[in-house]
Amino acid sequence: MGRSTAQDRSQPPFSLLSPAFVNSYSLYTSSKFADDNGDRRRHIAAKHRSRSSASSYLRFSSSSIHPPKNLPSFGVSADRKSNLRIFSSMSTQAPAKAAAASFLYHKESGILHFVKYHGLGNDFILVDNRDSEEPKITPEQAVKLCDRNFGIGADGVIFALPGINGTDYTMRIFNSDGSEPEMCGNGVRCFARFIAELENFHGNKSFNVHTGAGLIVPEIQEDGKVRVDMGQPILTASDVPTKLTANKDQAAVKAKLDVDGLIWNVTCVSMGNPHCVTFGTESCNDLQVDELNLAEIGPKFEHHAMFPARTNTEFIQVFSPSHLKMRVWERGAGATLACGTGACAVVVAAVLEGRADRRCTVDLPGGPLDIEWRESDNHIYMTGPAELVFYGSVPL
Ligand SMILES: N[C@@H](CCC[C@H](N)C(=O)O)C(=O)O
Repeated sequence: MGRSTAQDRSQPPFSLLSPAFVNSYSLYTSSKFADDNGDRRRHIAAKHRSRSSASSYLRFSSSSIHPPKNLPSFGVSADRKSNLRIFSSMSTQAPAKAAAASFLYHKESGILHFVKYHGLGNDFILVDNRDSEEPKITPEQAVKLCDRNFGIGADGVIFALPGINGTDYTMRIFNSDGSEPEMCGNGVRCFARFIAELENFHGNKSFNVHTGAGLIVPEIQEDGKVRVDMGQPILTASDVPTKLTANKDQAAVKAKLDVDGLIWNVTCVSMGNPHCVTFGTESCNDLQVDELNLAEIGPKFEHHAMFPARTNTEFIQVFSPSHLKMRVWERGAGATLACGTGACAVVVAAVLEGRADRRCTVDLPGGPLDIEWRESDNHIYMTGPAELVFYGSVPL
């Protein structure tokens, strides 16, 4: 666990704060403690590479506000004369639900309040955007905030906006490269937990969420996991989109994709966002996914001429008809520890290729997801965790 120190912070936000603001807050630095995973490789150039990152953030000094239970923090507190004291702490208090929301309701210009969540290590900066139809930050700002060395560090930024067309909420997301995908499976589970935090919902709860992939319905279960109705997969090749020739009805199933002279068998599925799923090459049908050099081959799939909107790519090893292992190279984010839409696309591809049942456990580097492609309604249901990591604020 990489702790940050006061010296690590290259750009502390202190100078941006008025004395009155400092008087009523404590300043903390939080370590991005999920970053030490050596398995994680980023598409973004080496200068963006993950080791550990520190994000400065502000927390109410009021005793009614606490960071999440056991949230490690190392920080700086300011007394009334703005004398800074350095300390380290491990909080043992659970956050008060209402207090968490009030933290996010606080508004100062030039400061973005956020909550960091992850779904199986696929991590996101969640922004309360319910008071505006436009995201509070630009794609360029999202790129900076997602940077694991110079920013907060995340695979994307997710905005909770007002619902449209009769839905409860709208979810939008920027990838860490600033592009805007239609949908994010792990993100929508985090989104559901974020909404519950903001609205002080408890127990079982479901919402209708408008996304670029249409209506998505997450449901928070009693055990805290989130089950999501991810809607129907899109298989028509031109709609995925892929330029590969459709070979099964209108879909590209086990189609040949030439990547630098090596022929891969791929099945193309859209979950609102495009996915290319492969179980191996022409000559090797049983992938050992741990042996793949994702950073080398991932970008070749992502930017392949057969994928006009780029693509996410899932590399799959089959353990049994109900147990698959997956590594993913995400469009706009590189190698991530998990991809929810990807896991859904994988089960669809596995069923279409006759390799798996409609209900599977998909093991991702960050942990397992339960996926069901239900025959009765053609919908895909994804169940998995979403966890709060920390609360924070950054100067924009
Ligand atoms: N990690 C996400 C997918 C995020 C979007 C993706 N990078 C894209 O550009 O389509 C998930 O859990 O689904």
